[in-house]
Amino acid sequence: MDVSSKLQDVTNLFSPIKLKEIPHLNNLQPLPNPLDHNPYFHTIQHQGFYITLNDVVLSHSTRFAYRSAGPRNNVYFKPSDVRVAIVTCGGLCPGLNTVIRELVVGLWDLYDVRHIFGITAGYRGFYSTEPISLNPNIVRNWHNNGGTLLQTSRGGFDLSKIVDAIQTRGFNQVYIIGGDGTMRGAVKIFNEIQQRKLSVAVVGIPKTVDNDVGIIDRSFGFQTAVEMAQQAISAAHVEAESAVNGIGLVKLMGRSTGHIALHATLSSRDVDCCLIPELDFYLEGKGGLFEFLDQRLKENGHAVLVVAEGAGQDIIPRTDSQKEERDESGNPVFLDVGVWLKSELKKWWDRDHPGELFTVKYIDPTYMIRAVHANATDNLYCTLLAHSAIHGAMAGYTGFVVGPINGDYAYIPLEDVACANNPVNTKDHKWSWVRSVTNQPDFLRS
Ligand SMILES: Nc1ncnc2c1ncn2[C@@H]1O[C@H](COP(=O)(O)OP(=O)(O)O)[C@@H](O)[C@H]1O
Ligand SMILES: O=P(O)(O)OC[C@H]1O[C@](O)(COP(=O)(O)O)[C@@H](O)[C@@H]1O
Ligand SMILES: [Mg+2]
Repeated sequence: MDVSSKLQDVTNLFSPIKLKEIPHLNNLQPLPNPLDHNPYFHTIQHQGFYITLNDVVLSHSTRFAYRSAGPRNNVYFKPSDVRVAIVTCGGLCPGLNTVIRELVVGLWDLYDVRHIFGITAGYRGFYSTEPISLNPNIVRNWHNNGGTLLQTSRGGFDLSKIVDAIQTRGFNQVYIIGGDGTMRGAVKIFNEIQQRKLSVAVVGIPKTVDNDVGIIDRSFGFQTAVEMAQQAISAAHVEAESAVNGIGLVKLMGRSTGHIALHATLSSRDVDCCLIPELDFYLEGKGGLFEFLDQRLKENGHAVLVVAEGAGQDIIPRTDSQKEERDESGNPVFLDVGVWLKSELKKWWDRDHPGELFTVKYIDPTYMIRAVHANATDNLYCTLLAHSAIHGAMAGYTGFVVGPINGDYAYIPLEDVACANNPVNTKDHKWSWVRSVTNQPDFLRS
């Protein structure tokens, strides 16, 4: 590195960190925070309890500061005037019901909010079904259930119908729980609400089992999914080890990111090779997957292969119509990389090792890793997310997403989260760690 680029690096290190401000419903009047008189969550003589404008969270990755999440000195909504809508959109994720439960119980117990409604079946529910009234008694045990008891769906995003419904039903706090697609929709809803000059707080709570939402540390439910994936990997290992030249092949969720596959591989230690969408691989020839597996079978007699569902999509042959296929939200529909790999592995073995015993056991746990209730860590995370969201909305903030950054909860502009993705960084030490655990090659063609 030359002197000037070294200087540049040092300058970058000390360059002023800018604050990412989030919109505020300034036209509303400040009121004392009802938490002052809350018998349980009370704050009397607790100096420093309330978050002030000096409290920020620094992000190393974006090099921005964000407003700290938590209760403020003032609220900008009179509790009796608050009308809440809660909606869940997109695919399932462990912890959805916990977030809903904690929103309802938190709004009710902390801020005395009594008009809380669930929008059913995703964005389309705003205009196609009646909202359901929620209270702590109804949601009491929801955290013990997988999925979302409000139901969810893909597609059905009709901006004007959604905002019309928010307006006509008088909702003034809208909590939107969803992934990258949902957040892009939430930005449009927020902009339209601003355009119509409505005093409505729009709050995003990031959800995705794939962990593909950027800026935040990780998304809720992800750790539960990694834990569930262990059962599939362990079964694949047992099957592979008990066969002559046995291969256990496990496909895990991860549309555009390989976080689940990566973390499941690292925690399992039974995995010989992990394939993710962020890294190309090839099958035949020097340095290819078959050569690697051949070697591993010679050394160990078996091998376990974990593949993220979005991996290898460029090399699986497909028809033009398959290339165009999209789900209702516009996400590409993938071909089954596991089925394809299994068939290619068999062809390879029959060709190169005719007459020798060989077994591939393919395990695809699909929805089993996400259609479960959250584990303890994710449940706690969901609670903190919900409470942080409530405090932010009551404090008059809008157009924000709540999430942890370096472990501290922050309010991040909705728009920033909607356009930030979170691919696996294959240049950092975590991926090197995967390679050192599996000893797999980089699949770089020389
Ligand atoms: N660019 C977009 N603009 C508006 N709405 C969107 C956009 N992308 C997705 N949506 C809507 O967000 C919801 C969830 O999106 P989806 O991609 O299925 O799941 P996720 O939010 O979990 O990524 C769907 O109702 C979909 O129509
Ligand atoms: O529920 P569907 O429509 O079958 O979608 C399955 C997809 O959902 C995911 O769990 C991700 O969902 P989100 O984008 O909604 O977070 C992927 O891992 C998987 O490919
Ligand atoms: Mg998504």
